[in-house]
Amino acid sequence: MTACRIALISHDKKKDDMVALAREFLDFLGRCQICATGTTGGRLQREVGLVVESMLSGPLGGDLQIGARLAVGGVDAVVFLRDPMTPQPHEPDINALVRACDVHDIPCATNLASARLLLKQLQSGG
Ligand SMILES: O=C(CO)COP(=O)(O)O
Repeated sequence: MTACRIALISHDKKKDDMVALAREFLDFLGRCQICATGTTGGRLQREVGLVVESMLSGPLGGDLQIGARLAVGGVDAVVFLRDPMTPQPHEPDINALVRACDVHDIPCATNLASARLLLKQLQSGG
């Protein structure tokens, strides 16, 4: 049974953190339905062994695809490890996704510490 529908997204300098986070929560995430932006999803599949529905890469519209799914009720939680130190060419798409989370009241963790809190809560059934 699917525990939760979770979107996993990470900027390049945060991808190692995302892989480590996914390993840490592998038992739980393995029971979830996971979607991810393209490059993040590829690494999670290859390096962690998670089954992931990979969307387009973020700069090519992946954030928007996830935002669109979320807007129609298809995502329960988002872990989006953003890189606050590097300008992103698709900043408007990133803002649109985070805004969609706020509009639809979907939990969105944008750093490792909050991601751990969110995943712990979800895995305990909350
Ligand atoms: O850019 C991203 C999110 O804004 C992430 O996209 P990738 O996972 O394809 O690198």
